[in-house]
Amino acid sequence: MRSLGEGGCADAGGWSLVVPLKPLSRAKSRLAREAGAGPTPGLALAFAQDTVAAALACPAVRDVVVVTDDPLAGAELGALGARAVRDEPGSGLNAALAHGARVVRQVRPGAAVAALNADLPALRPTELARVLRTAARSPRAFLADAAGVGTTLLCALPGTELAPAFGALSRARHRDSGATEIPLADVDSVRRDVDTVEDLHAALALGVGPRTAAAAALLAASD
Ligand SMILES: Nc1nc2c(ncn2[C@@H]2O[C@H](COP(=O)(O)OP(=O)(O)OP(=O)(O)O)[C@@H](O)[C@H]2O)c(=O)[nH]1
Ligand SMILES: C=C(OP(=O)(O)O)C(=O)O
Repeated sequence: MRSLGEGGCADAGGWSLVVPLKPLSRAKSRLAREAGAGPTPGLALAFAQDTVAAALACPAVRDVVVVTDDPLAGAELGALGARAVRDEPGSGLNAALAHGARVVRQVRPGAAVAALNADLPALRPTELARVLRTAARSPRAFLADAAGVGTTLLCALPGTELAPAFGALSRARHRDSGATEIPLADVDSVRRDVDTVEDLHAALALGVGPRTAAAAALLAASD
């Protein structure tokens, strides 16, 4: 039985991660515009696959629920071992995350749940484990993104609502909502989300998963 590690909680079953993914045809629009490559569904899927594969390889993670309306993404991430659940149409990112957390807790009311961005292609299981161990010391905790304005991970122990407030300036929004900011250094792979070409170069410098490496090479070749 996997445990939550130090600062554990009633349910020592490990963390259930909720990963949101909008339809691939609409994903990573900022990156696509900058790259002048048009929609980049293959890159968005590769990011999500490498993120989910690394999360499932983390010993502190019990399971991953992907909330998506995209059938291809659902199938591909399901093939990695995630559970795919449909989005509530037109609900938006935070509603999707709250929906995923409800799905988890309908089955396991004592679950520790965490929202994880789907665009962390350099994610290291060891760094994610360190962040989750620290998160378990607070009822609700979050990790700021590399830019220092957003959020890549929001965690809630059993009995605590996830209350996601992702979106613009979400670091401040999560802090203002009472969540504890996780101050860890040397967990760059958990902070490195990819929304722009510059972000992608930074992730490549960290070292990305195999699917992102292949998709990024294709993008570079099309330049
Ligand atoms: N399931 C679900 N996921 C969403 C929704 N809106 C955004 N997301 C996901 O939440 C994360 C952050 O969303 P955004 O920054 O808006 O989208 P993005 O594809 O990362 O980037 P842009 O298109 O450049 O904004 C991404 O993983 C999205 O796929 C939604 O309504 N439902
Ligand atoms: C949704 C967020 O990030 P981004 O828009 O960069 O994906 C966020 O940081 O809350």
